[in-house]
Amino acid sequence: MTGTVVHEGNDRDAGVVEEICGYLTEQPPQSFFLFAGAGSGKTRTLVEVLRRLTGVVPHASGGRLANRLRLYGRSIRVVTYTKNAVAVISGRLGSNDLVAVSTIHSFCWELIGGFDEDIREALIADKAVQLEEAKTKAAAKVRGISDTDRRKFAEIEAEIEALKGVPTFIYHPDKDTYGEGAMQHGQVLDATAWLLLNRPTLRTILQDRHPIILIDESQDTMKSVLDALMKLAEPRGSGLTLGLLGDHRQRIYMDGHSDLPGLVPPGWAKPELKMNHRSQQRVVQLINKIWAAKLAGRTQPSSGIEQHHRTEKTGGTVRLFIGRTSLSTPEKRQKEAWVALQMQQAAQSDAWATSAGYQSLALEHKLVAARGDFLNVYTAITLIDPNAAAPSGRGENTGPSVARLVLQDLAQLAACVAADGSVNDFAATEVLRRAGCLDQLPADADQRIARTEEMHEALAAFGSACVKPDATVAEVVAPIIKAQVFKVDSRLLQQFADQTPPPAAPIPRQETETDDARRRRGWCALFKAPWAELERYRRYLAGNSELATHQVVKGSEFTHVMVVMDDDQSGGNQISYDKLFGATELGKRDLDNVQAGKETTIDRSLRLLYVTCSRARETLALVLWAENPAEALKFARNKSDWFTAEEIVEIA
Ligand SMILES: Nc1ncnc2c1ncn2[C@@H]1O[C@H](COP(=O)(O)OP(=O)(O)OP(=O)(O)O)[C@@H](O)[C@H]1O
Repeated sequence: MTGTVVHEGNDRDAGVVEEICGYLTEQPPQSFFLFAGAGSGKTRTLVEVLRRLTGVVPHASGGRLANRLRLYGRSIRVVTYTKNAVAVISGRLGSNDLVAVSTIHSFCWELIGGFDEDIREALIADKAVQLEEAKTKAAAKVRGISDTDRRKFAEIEAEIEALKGVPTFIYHPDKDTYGEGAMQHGQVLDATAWLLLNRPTLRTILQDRHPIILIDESQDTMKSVLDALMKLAEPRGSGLTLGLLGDHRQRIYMDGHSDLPGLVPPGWAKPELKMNHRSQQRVVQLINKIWAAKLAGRTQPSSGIEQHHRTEKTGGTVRLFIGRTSLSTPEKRQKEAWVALQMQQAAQSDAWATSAGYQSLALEHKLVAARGDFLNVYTAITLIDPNAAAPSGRGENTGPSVARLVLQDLAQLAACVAADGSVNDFAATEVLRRAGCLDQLPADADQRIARTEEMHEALAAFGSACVKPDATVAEVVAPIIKAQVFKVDSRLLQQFADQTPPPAAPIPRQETETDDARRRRGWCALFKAPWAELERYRRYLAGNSELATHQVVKGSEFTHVMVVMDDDQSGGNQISYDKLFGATELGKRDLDNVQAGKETTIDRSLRLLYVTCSRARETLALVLWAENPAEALKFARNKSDWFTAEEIVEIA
């Protein structure tokens, strides 16, 4: 085609911004799906497109679009995965009233907040589906419907009844919401999807406010919302144009669609970013090979573009270390320190000489919890609320709202306690004042003094309990609850007052349990857990620990990375690096899934490996603790072309 400029080298992707501007300013505009691999500079591309479409950078058709948007009081909506990404994009764009950037949660709540009747209907419809599914599943059991199943049905029916009585729904995208009508994050997303599909008025409102919606990290965006928006964007000219940015190779949350590229309607444009600006050549080469690998048990297509490294980034060091998973945790830690030493020599980089010099990535939250010494608390919180127990990847998880007292309020109070257990009264009073605990002090002087005394005594007892070695969570919270120092969630109070022993855990794969029973086990475990674990758990939850899981590092980059792969301690069977490296056979479920063309352990593990490896700028150490090291070594040496012979090291 005449006039087409072919870019080479580092400028290979230079035409993509203009290409996307073209799709969005055509009449009618065209939706698109941007294949943007790891380190390809998605954010930069997005911002440059927005600057042209809103007249910040002079652009003929962009300027016309900006005028139209302004004339009708509309704006382009950008939906990002994290609050941090909102800040980055807004910061780079500067003040721009033609673009509204938000997380998907804010976006959804802006749309549906206040429409209480509609929300109620959506939530009830969702519960009705849940109930129907539970009944169908139970009816299909060989032994028929059990008592536990019936209790589960009753639980859902009670939830439906409760919803009918809620007058107003409340929600805050950035923090947990409490009390009657409080909605969970997932509920807001599901309700929005349902309403977009079932309420034409909402569709009209959306199209009228935001005729163009651009979604970053679309591979992990909740599929219900994505499906609803994709439906609204069809056919071309419907009034809504979508732009999906993302990398299906980096899909790690189950919320997203399993094969987004395969679902993109044929009429959509599919621009591509081919560069990897982040990593050295050797790392880019490795991730290309990993993605292209033809492996037994792989069902996901290897669709996607091979990436190019920047012309000046021709180095990089990669090593694969393989050892026995039967070693103890301390032995493994010791060997991992040895691995770092090998990396120091191989890469000639002293960054590997101290643990602060490189980022360690562990596979599972449970593994991190075991290594970080907060497994009891983590396990308990997982039972209380499986969806809120681990860092979210959005970097803003504060744990289940129901456990706020122990996870947040008491953390602040604990910071006022000295090593000898004495409490800094001034700092503690400030904590109580901020939390509103002093608002309700009696007006009567004598009563006021008595109440202050009571709180003071509770704080003193809390301080001494805090520093007692081996103190349990129950021992530390007892004086605080007794004196009602903080306003505490009624569910926590009820669980604390309940003296009955926890129900027995169900036998895996044979028994189910009700949510109530699971939560009760969680609370009992939490009250029994060591108080000292809580602080370590909180740090991890907030993303401030030097240990991170493979999942939460999505979007980040580090100069030196050590990826620790250890199925044995990971718990759960969603991921298996042993299977990926041929060290254990595929299970029956995997073979069935292969037959059915469904996602397998190999697919999930491959994507996770892709994400972790692509975080490294310069050097990358992969440590595989294998069940069968000999097989894993054979795979690495003979059956895959991922590593050269000198890059594969056996851990003796
Ligand atoms: N055009 C460019 N020229 C030079 N460096 C760039 C360019 N685009 C991005 N970079 C740099 O490359 C690195 C990766 O960019 P960025 O994190 O935006 O990629 P990404 O597409 O979001 O990656 P991922 O999906 O892996 O998180 C960053 O350090 C960024 O500063």
